[in-house]
Amino acid sequence: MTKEQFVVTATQMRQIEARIFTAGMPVAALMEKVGGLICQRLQAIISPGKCVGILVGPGHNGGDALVVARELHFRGYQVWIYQPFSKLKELTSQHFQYTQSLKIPCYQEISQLPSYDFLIDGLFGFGLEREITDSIAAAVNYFNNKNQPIISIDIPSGLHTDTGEVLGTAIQATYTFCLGLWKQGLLQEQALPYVGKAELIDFDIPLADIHAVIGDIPKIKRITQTTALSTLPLPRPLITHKYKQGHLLLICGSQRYAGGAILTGLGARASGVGMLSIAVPESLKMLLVSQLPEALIIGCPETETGAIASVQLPENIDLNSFTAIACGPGLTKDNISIIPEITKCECPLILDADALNILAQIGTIPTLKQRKSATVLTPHTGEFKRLFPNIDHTDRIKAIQTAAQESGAIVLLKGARTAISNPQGNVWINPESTPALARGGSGDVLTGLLGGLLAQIMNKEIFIEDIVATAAWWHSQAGILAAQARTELGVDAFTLTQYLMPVLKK
Ligand SMILES: NC(=O)C1=CN([C@@H]2O[C@H](COP(=O)(O)OP(=O)(O)OC[C@H]3O[C@@H](n4cnc5c(N)ncnc54)[C@H](O)[C@@H]3O)[C@@H](O)[C@H]2O)[C@@H](O)CC1
Ligand SMILES: Nc1ncnc2c1ncn2[C@@H]1O[C@H](COP(=O)(O)OP(=O)(O)O)[C@@H](O)[C@H]1O
Ligand SMILES: [K+]
Repeated sequence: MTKEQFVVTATQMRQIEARIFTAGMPVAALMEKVGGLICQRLQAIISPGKCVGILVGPGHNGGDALVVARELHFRGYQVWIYQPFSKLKELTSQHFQYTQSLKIPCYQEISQLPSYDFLIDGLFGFGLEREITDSIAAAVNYFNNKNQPIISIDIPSGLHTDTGEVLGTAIQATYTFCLGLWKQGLLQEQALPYVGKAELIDFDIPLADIHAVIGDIPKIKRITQTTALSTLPLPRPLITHKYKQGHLLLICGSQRYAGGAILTGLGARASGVGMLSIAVPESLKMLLVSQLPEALIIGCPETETGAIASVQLPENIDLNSFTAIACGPGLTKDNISIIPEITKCECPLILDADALNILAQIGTIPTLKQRKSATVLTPHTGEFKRLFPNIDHTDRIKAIQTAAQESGAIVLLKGARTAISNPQGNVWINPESTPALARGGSGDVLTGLLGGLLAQIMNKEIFIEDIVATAAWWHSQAGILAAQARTELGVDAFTLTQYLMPVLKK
């Protein structure tokens, strides 16, 4: 595993840090090293001579900031310090004293502060233990309103290190330099407006210390390009045939939502799945054939309202003929009987969109535990709340862990920071995406893509959860690539499907 994959809580980081110090690394030496690394990165961002304000807190986050202040001062930047605290930790206090002997200007009142080009936020790191209040809260709000770039050390001050919640108020950073290991809070959706562009400053924490604290197999992992690409493209033997490369059945679409079926089909197409079958209401059959000529389109009997009345498969085929089934996009809730039928299948099953809404309506979540094969639920926040009304979703990571455990399913919670949990509580977080994807139909593309990938992994030594994570990564990378080429406004769901292949070619 690479350092980029690990995710830690404040408690775990403290334990890892304690091991390093106990082993003999002097605290001051580590702070010096970290400060130096931060400084190197800053010099790449801030041109020489610029004016840099440094916000210094009472703990070691403030200590880091003071090392940075001293180094930038010697490198020719115009530096000032804002340090409003009466009591500093010992090491922080020593660094502060030295900056004062260097005559670096220091202020305690925001009304006295000079102007600046950049701000370094070293108020609080993972030691924040309660809400920011009073004059410090006022200062944080003052700096946020200045609209000058802010670089946060470790985590934007005011964010809860684990949940990403705002404790009182928080710095809205332009960049966050996370120290050593990714803090869980930075990967939580609610932290997003505060984090800016986040990067990891690796200060060489020994792997043995990380594993000693978080275990051999970490509970929470960040999805990276390396992990995703390790399962992509799915390797194909030279001698094979279409049915050996997976057979996916999509059950989707209605007269009301015909496009959902097409988009799901196009997502599946990009996965390279060997054989694609799509069950749609009979009246949609020709439309689907014209859009996806390679797929076997199964026209099903319809309800009066144009939804699938029952999944009628061709002769000699039943639900167990497929290596994966994905059901839901564009389905409508007109025929709820379809879901209990489908969940009986013995292959991996993805339930999305209206399949989830039906599941919530008929209360069949507990029955999923009896399924012989994996179930993947892919709700967005609204669907999640309907499915699991009793789960508090303030901490999305905890929420999906509970949901996965309760349902026995793999739960992929969609959003700006899509997160996945399996029933054992192992979590994968997709750390990069684009709001360009917040658009009707882009979830349908994900369902098709995921279905196609899942269908192909039988007899391969790939865990289902890893391929679910890969699908989330691939989908959002396609969105990012499409947004780069076409702006954030140019990523309609059909266009998104066109950018899936280029992600892999890149
Ligand atoms: N993880 C590591 O191994 C390293 C951590 N370092 C830095 O150390 C930081 C953690 O240092 P600390 O544990 O000293 O914690 P912090 O610097 O985050 O802050 C803790 C201090 O703030 C006070 N405090 C907490 N909440 C407050 C509030 N709402 N209002 C006012 N005061 C409040 C506490 O009483 C304590 O004095 C990291 O974030 C990082 O910047 C680096 O120095 C080097 C290596
Ligand atoms: N703000 C955002 N940033 C990044 N990705 C987003 C954002 N909002 C939505 N997405 C992604 O877009 C997709 C939307 O899916 P969904 O809500 O099911 O839409 P639909 O049902 O219209 O297809 C999901 O993959 C989700 O993760
Ligand atoms: K900070």
